[in-house]
Amino acid sequence: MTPLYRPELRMDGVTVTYNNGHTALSNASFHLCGGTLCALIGMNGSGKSTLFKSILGMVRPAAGTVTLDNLPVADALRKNLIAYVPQAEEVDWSFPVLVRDVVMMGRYGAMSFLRIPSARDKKWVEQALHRVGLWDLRHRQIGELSGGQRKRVFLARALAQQGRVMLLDEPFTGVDVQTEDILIGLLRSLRDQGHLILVASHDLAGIPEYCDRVVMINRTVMAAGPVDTTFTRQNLERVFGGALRLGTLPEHPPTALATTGAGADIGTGNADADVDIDVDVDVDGMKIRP
Ligand SMILES: Nc1ncnc2c1ncn2[C@@H]1O[C@H](COP(=O)(O)OP(=O)(O)OP(=O)(O)O)[C@@H](O)[C@H]1O
Repeated sequence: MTPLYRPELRMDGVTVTYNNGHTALSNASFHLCGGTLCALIGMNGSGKSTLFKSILGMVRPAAGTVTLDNLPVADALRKNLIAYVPQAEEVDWSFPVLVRDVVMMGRYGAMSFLRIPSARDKKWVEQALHRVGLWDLRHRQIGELSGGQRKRVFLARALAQQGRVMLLDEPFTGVDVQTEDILIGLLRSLRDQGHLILVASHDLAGIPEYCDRVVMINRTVMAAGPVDTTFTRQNLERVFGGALRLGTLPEHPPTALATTGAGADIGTGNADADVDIDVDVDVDGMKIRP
């Protein structure tokens, strides 16, 4: 049997400064391999979207590199290896386009400039729509969908793209529990097929259940590693900065912060980043106050 291809994503010392002089990420580093479902967590404004944008080539780092399989990430983007599911706010839902056509956009990178879908493109789109349960709504305008259905359209677009790395920005915001379960089930099965899934999320409560690893950021990568050793009270306090009531999370500092093993992640950078705390998360068993 052919071994699964497992992409290897590496961010090394990335600093991003926007035109207004604001440094949103400073010396951020981590390393992730395929077959992983990883949460990217941090407060509002901590740099999660900026980190995604630097992987997607949408911002140019002032320093540092992002590579996939040891090649500059631009190569991987040209080969459509990286799929992106944006935050709902980034999409113009009034744009007159059908669900099916949005999902077909995932195939554009594989088409010629005339963008005439092949039978294979149509097959991927059909499969993706079935996988997210939107086949029956394929002829609907995207503006006529519910919040949960909207999330699923963009997940279907990413599935149709057949990218091996998938970046999802807040995929569970505003979706009901049933939709969240469907999305998590899908992400798990992609992980099991060797994909690398990185999910930016504010929803800390679900992370220990559905993720293998976590990258915690606050203008830099403050901690990264397996969930059971990294998603700890101490690290959450360092990253979120406020008073935490975290139920049964492990007390002791994770060794993963200081050590790396095969396929392990490396968290580095400024732990003293000065960030405006504008988050007030209140989720089952956890309360985080600035
Ligand atoms: N285009 C931009 N120009 C200037 N500053 C920006 C720009 N985009 C983001 N920022 C700033 O960079 C910081 C990081 O923003 P980013 O969107 O990456 O955070 P985030 O963690 O994704 O936040 P949220 O959880 O609210 O989505 C913020 O202080 C933000 O105001």
